Amino acid sequence: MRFSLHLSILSHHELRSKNSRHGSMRGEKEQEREDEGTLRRCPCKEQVMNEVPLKPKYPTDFDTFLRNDGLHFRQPWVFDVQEEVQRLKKRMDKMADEIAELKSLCPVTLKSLIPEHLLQTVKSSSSSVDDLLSSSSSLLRFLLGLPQFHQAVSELADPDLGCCGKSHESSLDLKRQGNLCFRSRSFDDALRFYSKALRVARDNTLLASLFLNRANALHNLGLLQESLRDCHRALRIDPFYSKAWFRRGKLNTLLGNYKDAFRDITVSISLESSPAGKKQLQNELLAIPDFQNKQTSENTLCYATADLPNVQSEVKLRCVSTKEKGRGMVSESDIEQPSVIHVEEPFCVVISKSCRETHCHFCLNELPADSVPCPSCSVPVYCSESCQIQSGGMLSTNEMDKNQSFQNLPDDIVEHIKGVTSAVRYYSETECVQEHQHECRGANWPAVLPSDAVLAGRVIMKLINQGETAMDLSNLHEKLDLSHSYSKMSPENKLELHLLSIVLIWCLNKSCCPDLSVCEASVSQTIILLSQIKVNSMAIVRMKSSGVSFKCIPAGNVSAKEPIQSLEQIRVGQALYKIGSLFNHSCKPNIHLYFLSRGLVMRTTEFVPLGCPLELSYGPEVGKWDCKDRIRFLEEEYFFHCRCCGCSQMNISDLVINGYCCVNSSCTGVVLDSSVAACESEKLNHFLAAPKSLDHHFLVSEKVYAGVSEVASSLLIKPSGSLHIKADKCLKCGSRCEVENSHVEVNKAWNHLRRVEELMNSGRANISVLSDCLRSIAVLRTLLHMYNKDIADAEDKVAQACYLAGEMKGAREHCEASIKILKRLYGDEHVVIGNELVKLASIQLASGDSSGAWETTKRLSQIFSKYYGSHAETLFSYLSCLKLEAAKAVNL
Ligand SMILES: C[S@@+](CC[C@H](N)C(=O)[O-])C[C@H]1O[C@@H](n2cnc3c(N)ncnc32)[C@H](O)[C@@H]1O
Repeated sequence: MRFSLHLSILSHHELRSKNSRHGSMRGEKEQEREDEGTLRRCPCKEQVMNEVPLKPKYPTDFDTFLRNDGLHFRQPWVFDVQEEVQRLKKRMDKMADEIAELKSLCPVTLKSLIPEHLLQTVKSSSSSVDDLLSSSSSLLRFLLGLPQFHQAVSELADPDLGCCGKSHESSLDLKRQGNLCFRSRSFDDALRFYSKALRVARDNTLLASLFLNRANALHNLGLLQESLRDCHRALRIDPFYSKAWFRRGKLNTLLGNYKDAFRDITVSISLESSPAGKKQLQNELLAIPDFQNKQTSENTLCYATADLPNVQSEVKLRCVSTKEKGRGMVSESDIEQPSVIHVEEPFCVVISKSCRETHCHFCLNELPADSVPCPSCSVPVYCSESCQIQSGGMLSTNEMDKNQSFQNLPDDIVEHIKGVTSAVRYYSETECVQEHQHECRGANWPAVLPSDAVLAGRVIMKLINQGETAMDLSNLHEKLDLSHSYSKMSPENKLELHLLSIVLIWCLNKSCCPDLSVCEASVSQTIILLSQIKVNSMAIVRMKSSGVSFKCIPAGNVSAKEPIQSLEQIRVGQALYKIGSLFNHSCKPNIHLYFLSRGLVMRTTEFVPLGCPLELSYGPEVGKWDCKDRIRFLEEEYFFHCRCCGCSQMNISDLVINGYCCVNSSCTGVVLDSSVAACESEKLNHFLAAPKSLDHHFLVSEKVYAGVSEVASSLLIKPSGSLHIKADKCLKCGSRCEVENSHVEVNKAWNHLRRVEELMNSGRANISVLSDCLRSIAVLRTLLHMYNKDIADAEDKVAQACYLAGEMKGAREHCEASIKILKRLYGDEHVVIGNELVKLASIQLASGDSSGAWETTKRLSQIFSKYYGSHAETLFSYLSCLKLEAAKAVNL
């Protein structure tokens, strides 16, 4: 599909620029009043203001200023700012109320209006075509006759009530506040206000000045590339913006792009009207060193994104049909090394609601300081023009005839102007997806409906735009060919999907696609689509490291304020991958997936022989939870009973992860509570009842013995050959143990540990609380099995407390104790162990154990490269930092 170029005519702004070009001082003065960072008439003087630090007469930290009662700062604008902030706050509160009201109308209220017989029809519907058509038709007919339904959905689809429209007044308000902060040299706050103003600004004049103001704030914050990109944006909208050319010239000089700097300032001189200003600019030009020998670096305009890797040619996959899991992927050859087996761009993506302000709405990477807004609505923000076009298909620009406008300048300068101000190249280098365009009409529904529904809306509109589906969506499910579990869903879920489908189809019809039929066919197909999204969509995640310091902290120093370096997973979006959806789940997966921008990468993590299923984890894994918890999770979230090897064969991790220790202190056996015992017993019986093609007693004992001889494994096999798993009895020596009593004591110990955690979080950890921690750990160790995961978690908390109290030896020992248990549960090479080693390495560095840190870093790098290959350092920026610090410490 071709995208449309958004060409705009600069009416008012063009006039101002022309005035300035022909030397009208009036035009310049008007801009002075409006633009911060371009406060001085001559652009050269602006630099003087920026570079000579002003002694502030009032607090430069905007937050402190806002907290102040204002009595000491009687400049008139102080009260202006407070008023503005209050006004804005009120407006935002009102918006939040409106959204809450809309949410409450839809669909909770609607539910209560549906008569009982209709509720029953919907809740008992199966996924057969006739059944769904009939339930959809009845519900649709009922809702269409209901005034409350019309009220709710019309508010969702009405652009005039939208919370995402542009507002010139708000933009001016925000700009003014940005200017105040800029003047008080609070550049961070100025940056924030300008970015907010850009999101709601509608007209090009304002946009260009906001981009330049933000460029000035970024320049002052030392973010030169970002500042350069903003100058470029201002110039793309207004090629006659003398100050933007000047700022670009300054930045290019600083960045060593002297040739560009020379040309930029030359253009700026040609646009400058006053002789004094021209003279100063000419001096600037002369000050550019050696400009003829240096070239421009155009790639500074692009925001770096990682390309998807290639799959090795020898890797061949096949989709097969399986008895228990439906379709699934298998390997068609031996895959010897951990390697990339599949990469894929998503069919559709939607950003997580919690990341709307922090991540690019297209590629889902963290936003840079110079994020760009959608030109038509105030919701999405992008990291670059390329993402903006791919998502919305538009760019704010001005493709005027520059040959005509700059005819007095030499050809190479005109070419330079064209190069800088043209938007064409962004379009040519970008494949257009336009997944946001249909939401871009100022309507509320994408903000109010859950992510599943917004994703479904994107799928429907993509297929319609590609001409792949009819307007009644009758062939929708064939197009995607994904599995679903509608029939297994709870009655409540079925009702929810019906309501959501009707609301979504209605909103799409009213807000962007009037040809889409609101009928039983489209509704029933959307119900199936939503059920497919439930079991096939993937959460796109990013790993984030918390804690940044690798400083040495002297023993006993209680001033370590930052937590230990550790990793946290953030869910940044939700996506559908058509091939990726064919991979089944295993709690003992042999493939690992991660994301580069929106792209999916799958790697094997072990040798995979020909014909072997390739399976990933949908979340639960052996080592993370016990078998019953994994099974419950998968049934609740994905509506299937797991048939993977991790859930059908005995394994040590499932026996000990929640196990208690034997009352007999010389016995290393494990005692299970009734729920774990029931699940493990069923697993065992299932296994024993299986056809005896192999010596499965041998298999059981081998699995159970494997690597953990001290666990009660041997006693699972009685001399007679019968196997028993009973609750409250040691599996090794048969001693009875009151698990219920132990459970009470364990809870008390955890309450202590939680209190310590609270103290830690409030920065009050000290050496005396550590003894409390140690007592709690001792209780856990006497009651729980030595490989119970609770002990690992408690050890981890104690390590953190020791670290914050400056007790580095303790921190290291407890961290190691935690890792030792996790290795038993997950296996030595699991990525979770890599994550834990990050903590250990940072403790070792902080305590000055450089050779230990170096060894740990080597170990964790090996694990990460198995899971992430060469992308490990791209995905975990701290990894190279950690390696560098560790290498420095051992003088490598
Ligand atoms: C993302 S799809 C995987 C592909 C699917 N098997 C198909 O035929 O299209 C997820 C569905 O596959 C099935 N599935 C995946 N892993 C399974 C497992 N370990 N045990 C049983 N069923 C499984 C379930 O029906 C689940 O809802």
